[in-house]
Amino acid sequence: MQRILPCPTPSAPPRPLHDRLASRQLEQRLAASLPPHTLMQRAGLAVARLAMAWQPHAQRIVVLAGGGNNGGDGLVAATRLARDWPQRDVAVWWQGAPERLPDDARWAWQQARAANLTWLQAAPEHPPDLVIDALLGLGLDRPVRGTALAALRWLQACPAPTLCVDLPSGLDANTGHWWADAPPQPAAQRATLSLLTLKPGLFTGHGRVVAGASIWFDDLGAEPEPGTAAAWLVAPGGWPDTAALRADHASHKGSRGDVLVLGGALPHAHAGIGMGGAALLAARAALRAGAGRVYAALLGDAEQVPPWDMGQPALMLRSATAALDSDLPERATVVAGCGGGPAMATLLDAVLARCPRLVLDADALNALAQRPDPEPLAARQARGWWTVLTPHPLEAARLLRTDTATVQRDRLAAARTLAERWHAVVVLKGSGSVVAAPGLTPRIVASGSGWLATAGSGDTLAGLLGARLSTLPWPAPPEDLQAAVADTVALHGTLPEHWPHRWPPTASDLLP
Ligand SMILES: NC(=O)C1=CN([C@@H]2O[C@H](COP(=O)(O)OP(=O)(O)OC[C@H]3O[C@@H](n4cnc5c(N)ncnc54)[C@H](OP(=O)(O)O)[C@@H]3O)[C@@H](O)[C@H]2O)[C@@H](O)CC1
Ligand SMILES: Nc1ncnc2c1ncn2[C@@H]1O[C@H](COP(=O)(O)OP(=O)(O)O)[C@@H](O)[C@H]1O
Repeated sequence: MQRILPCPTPSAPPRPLHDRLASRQLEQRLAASLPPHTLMQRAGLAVARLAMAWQPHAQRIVVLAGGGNNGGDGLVAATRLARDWPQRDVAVWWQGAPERLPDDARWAWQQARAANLTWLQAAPEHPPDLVIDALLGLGLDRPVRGTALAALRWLQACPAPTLCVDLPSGLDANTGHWWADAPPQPAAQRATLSLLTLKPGLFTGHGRVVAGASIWFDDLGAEPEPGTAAAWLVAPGGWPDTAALRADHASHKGSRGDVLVLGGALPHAHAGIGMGGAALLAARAALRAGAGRVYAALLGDAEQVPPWDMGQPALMLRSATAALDSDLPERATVVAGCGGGPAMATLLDAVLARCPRLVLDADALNALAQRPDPEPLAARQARGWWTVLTPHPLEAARLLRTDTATVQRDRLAAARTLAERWHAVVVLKGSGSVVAAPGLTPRIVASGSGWLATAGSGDTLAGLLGARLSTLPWPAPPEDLQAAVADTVALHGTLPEHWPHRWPPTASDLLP
């Protein structure tokens, strides 16, 4: 058994995530090679052990078990707890029907009937010391109804520490969609033990909210075959290797990569509304992340451009017109769109045609969404040029001509479709950012938290991506580009953790 989150080894290689179908195929293959019920026995024992390791002082334990194999795992855990920790009071609230039990779960139920367990007919009157949630697992693929919904509501409201078996009940294994009409409640005192495989839904969509602060994994002895993963889980990254940077005595500012941030509409250019700060945030982030020279080109008249950035005088400011009159678009990694406003639409063609290394964010994405033809991006892909799109769910919905709810309903699918349609590496931002690239298995980034939900934190990410791409060896195979982007998103997700205060950071606090 291993702890996945909080991640004990930040530089660990990506882990495979398996969807419902692949998990079931693996389960069948493994079960066929073992004596009957071995897998469920292993699963239940793992649950019981983790429960006692996590909440060693829990005396009154309630196991909420459903009528499928997830409930079977819970029943085995209850049986083991009553047998191996006899001083505990273990009660089972079972939602199954004996005549409809699958084979493994029937065996588990028979064992449990013979054990020293209390059988509850309704929700316990008082919260126990520990709840084991084995109501619904991998099998859930439709809205929760009936008695299961009532039990799920109790579970969501129960203040007791809760250990979820395989998946939190109500969560879709493939997508992280929440299938119950009762809103999912975040809980610090919740943990999940994923069995056999790690599932994508634990790490994106509602997964991080409902799975709790710690996620554990027991493979039960399974070895998935290569090529069966629906996605890869990227561990939270660390700061780029600054020691190597220092040891590179032959480096100079020109060898550390140039970044041009193109955006930040000045009030004159955008109906009296200034958004220059977004471009400065991106540019400061690029500089702090190690880019050798960073230029911020703002949208508006040259005389409106401030002479310097007082917060970061090392930035070189200019107008967008001046930047486009130079060789910067060809030479630098270009981050376009942050705070750009509608004026970005007039620059998009030039940017797509001239910038070999390109990150499109915010208003550049909105401008892109207004044109149905992805041909310029296909041409970029054919030339081996890099295009990275960083939409949040609403921008993704505009690019896909759908709505935000549809994007969020299946974030992996949305990111994959965007990557294929727009011939680009796509970062679908939000909880469990998905990094998809044409023809490659997507990556899900496990870092990040609600502390990033603040205006400007996406601009910071765009700047970090600019810095990362400016030093990535050119040309790079698509796998390397996708990995570099995912690692940068993972690094961005860890930034709030370095903030020393109890109140959340603003976007400009994210970088020291
Ligand atoms: N076999 C083994 O060795 C291993 C099994 N493992 C374990 O098996 C789990 C998967 O088991 P599973 O396939 O039986 O699905 P599961 O999550 O229990 O759901 C089915 C039950 O839920 C019910 N139900 C479904 N939807 C519902 C709804 N919307 N609203 C209400 N009820 C609904 C459904 O009812 P029915 O459709 O029959 O009316 C049925 O009773 C997996 O998560 C892992 O824990 C692993 O540990 C590996 C080893
Ligand atoms: N709840 C959350 N969990 C993890 N990451 C989040 C969360 N909310 C926001 N983020 C991250 O913060 C950033 C916000 O980007 P965006 O919405 O574009 O902000 P802005 O446009 O204001 O800069 C993205 O990287 C996103 O993934």
